[in-house]
Amino acid sequence: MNVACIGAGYVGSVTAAALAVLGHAVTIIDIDEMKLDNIRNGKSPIYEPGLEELIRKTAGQTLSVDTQYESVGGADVVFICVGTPSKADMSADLTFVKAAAARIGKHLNPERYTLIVMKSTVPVGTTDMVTSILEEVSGLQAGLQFETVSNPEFLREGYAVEDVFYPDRIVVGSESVKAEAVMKALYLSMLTRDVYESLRELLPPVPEGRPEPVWLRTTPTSAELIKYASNAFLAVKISYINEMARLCDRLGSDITEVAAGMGLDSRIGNKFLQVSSGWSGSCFPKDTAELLATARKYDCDLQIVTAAVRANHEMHIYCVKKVQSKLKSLQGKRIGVLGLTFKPNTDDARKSQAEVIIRELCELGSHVKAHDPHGAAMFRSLNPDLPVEYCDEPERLADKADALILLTHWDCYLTLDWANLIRKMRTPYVLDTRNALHRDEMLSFGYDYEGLGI
Ligand SMILES: NC(=O)c1ccc[n+]([C@@H]2O[C@H](COP(=O)([O-])OP(=O)(O)OC[C@H]3O[C@@H](n4cnc5c(N)ncnc54)[C@H](O)[C@@H]3O)[C@@H](O)[C@H]2O)c1
Ligand SMILES: O=c1ccn([C@@H]2O[C@H](COP(=O)(O)OP(=O)(O)O[C@H]3O[C@H](CO)[C@@H](O)[C@H](O)[C@H]3O)[C@@H](O)[C@H]2O)c(=O)[nH]1
Repeated sequence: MNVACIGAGYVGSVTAAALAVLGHAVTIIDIDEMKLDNIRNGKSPIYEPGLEELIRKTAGQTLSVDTQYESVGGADVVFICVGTPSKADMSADLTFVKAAAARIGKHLNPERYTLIVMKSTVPVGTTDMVTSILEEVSGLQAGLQFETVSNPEFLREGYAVEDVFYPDRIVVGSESVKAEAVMKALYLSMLTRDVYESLRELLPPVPEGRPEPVWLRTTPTSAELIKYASNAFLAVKISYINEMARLCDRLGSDITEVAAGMGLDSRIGNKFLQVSSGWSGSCFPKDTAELLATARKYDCDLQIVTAAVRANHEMHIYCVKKVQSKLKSLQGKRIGVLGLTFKPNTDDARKSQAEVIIRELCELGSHVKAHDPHGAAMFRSLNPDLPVEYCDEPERLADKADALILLTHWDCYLTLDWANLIRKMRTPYVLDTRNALHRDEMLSFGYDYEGLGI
């Protein structure tokens, strides 16, 4: 099929590259020339494991780029994958979606049927709003020359390639039988995995225990809400385990054992029970905020999501307080922060926990040095006001440090030469917010080591 993908970010570039590998003729359209130049040259516009290989294989063949939306006219399917960040009032900002819809509308071809797919995470009713924009701009009638569907994306950064080829479910929000049939044809290879064997070199292996995806057709509004309800549920789950970790700190019990015991109940499951300084990133914070904004608009009080958001902020601050109580005061203290991205294996530093935690440390008078293997540049550009000393080598953070805080459990931090690093520190305190280092080993090296809830 001919596919146009609007947006070359974390969702658009992976979706487009995956479809191109599966043999569709895909054009990525973005307003960011630099991202398109990268793709044109076979390079990934973002740091995402496995993506560059897909782009290198397809660039100039089944994968092309465009800034002008010309390819919309020849497309069977057009994906909208632009950003939906938070506005000042914390509801979703649909500026990019509306702009993309207006430009698609200008290029819709009256001679053919085009399916416009809403992949961005958007509030309930947005797919219908896009239909209206398309009708107004193109002068065409929805249901005849074009239709829209909601098809939310559930990929995780760092595992995006795996998640796109092996999704748990494909949700298609549409009342139209024709639109559903087009979507099924487009996703056929992902549903059956029929050609995966021939692409073995490029594709990640089937994740253990992940069966072929479930195809779920719903109304557009249900599809839109499934996305927000899923993200908020996962956020609640993490807030819950983090709250239990705080209780374990008081009780002197071990959250690792508690989480393992809980996770053995198949109704609970063992995923998303990993303790942290709080969930963060480019999705959970904005999506929980938008869900609450929607609920407010409809006069509905979502107490659990509200509590999860509040508990999450408190978890960030709890980590700072742990360091503060250990060092007595943070005034003038030298703190090293390991990890600026919201989780490992991504360069995405949008709304990462590091932002809140470092800001608080600085406000309390600390001098902060920080390192991240892939996310320092983005973190720095998003937080130009933070007086952080960025280091290229993580070892430099230990120089005369009063404390090291492990925020993101990148592999390179787990394999640091911890036995020798301690000699550089002024006081050997380590707060491991992911419980990712070996406690007994750290204690044997002489560290004053703390995790969360252990
Ligand atoms: N990042 C994730 O892990 C993830 C996962 C699932 C869903 N989502 C959702 O998908 C959407 C995209 O997220 P993302 O992280 O890929 O965003 P992103 O910011 O990484 O990428 C968006 C891209 O859209 C481009 N763009 C903006 N306006 C445009 C326009 N008018 N025409 C063409 N291009 C335009 C931007 O230049 C940018 O490259 C959001 O709604 C997000 O909530 C994200
Ligand atoms: O047990 C856990 C799991 C995650 N996290 C944190 O939670 C945040 C989000 O993690 P994750 O969900 O892995 O990352 P995302 O890439 O933001 O993916 C989420 O957000 C995407 C965008 O909407 C969705 O598509 C995905 O399904 C959803 O998992 C990060 O700060 C993680 O460190 C924890 O603290 N403990």
